[in-house]
Amino acid sequence: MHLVFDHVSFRYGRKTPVFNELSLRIDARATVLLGPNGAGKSTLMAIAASHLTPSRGSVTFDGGTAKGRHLAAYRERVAWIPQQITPMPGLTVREQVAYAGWLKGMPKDAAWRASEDALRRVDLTRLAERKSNQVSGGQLRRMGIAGALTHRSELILMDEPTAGLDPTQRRVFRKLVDDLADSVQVIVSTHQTEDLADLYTQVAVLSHGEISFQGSPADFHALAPTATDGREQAEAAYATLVGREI
Ligand SMILES: Nc1ncnc2c1ncn2[C@@H]1O[C@H](COP(=O)(O)OP(=O)(O)OP(=O)(O)O)[C@@H](O)[C@H]1O
Repeated sequence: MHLVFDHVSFRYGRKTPVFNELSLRIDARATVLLGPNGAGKSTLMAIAASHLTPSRGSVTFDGGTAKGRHLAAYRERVAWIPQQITPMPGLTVREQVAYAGWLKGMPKDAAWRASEDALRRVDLTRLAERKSNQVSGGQLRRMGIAGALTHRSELILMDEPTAGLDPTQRRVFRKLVDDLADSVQVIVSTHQTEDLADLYTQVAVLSHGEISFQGSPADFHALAPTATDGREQAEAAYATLVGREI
């Protein structure tokens, strides 16, 4: 499966362009999209989710375009977990998860049935009957992932899923991404090199709206000065690419 950005240009209103003819192909099971604040990660994820439309160029998933009459089919396959998940007033966690499946065209009872397994996979079963506006930020993001699993997305885009989480929750998330990558393609954006962990098979670095690196974690680490290792190595490689922006 591959997600392709082909000469994508985008700007917010009349502001300076965020992307000017950006091209990128992502076909690894688990990819981390690294970049400093303001590099354009969220914008790129929102374009991949077809939530934002490029002014020029195209986005395709396995050849299917995110445009016109193909849009609904594209959205069935590609799920987006934005930084802020909005709880729906009055709905329980399970209802909101099932609703996500229904929104993507599943029959109500099938979505309801699938939501049970999805909640189990993200370890939220015990909170299934709680109102979705009464759970934590990390739990909300897991609920968003459960929604994506309910309708069997093939690609899950997660925008800064570990932002604002404590170290324990961050570990829970990395484990979750690791498990997910066995069955779906995953792209995670972050500005934290510690999120690189060993579970990603591809690294892409976005800097000033351009891809400054794409390759394996080993190639990425090799950018670091030779004296560094472990987590420091990822940080040093990142610093080499984006310099003082960290
Ligand atoms: N709604 C918006 N209207 C105008 N400009 C925006 C909007 N959202 C983002 N931008 C600008 O677009 C650029 C890219 O922002 P984006 O949020 O995609 O970056 P990011 O890499 O996700 O940053 P962060 O790590 O801080 O979330 C920034 O210069 C930002 O100021």
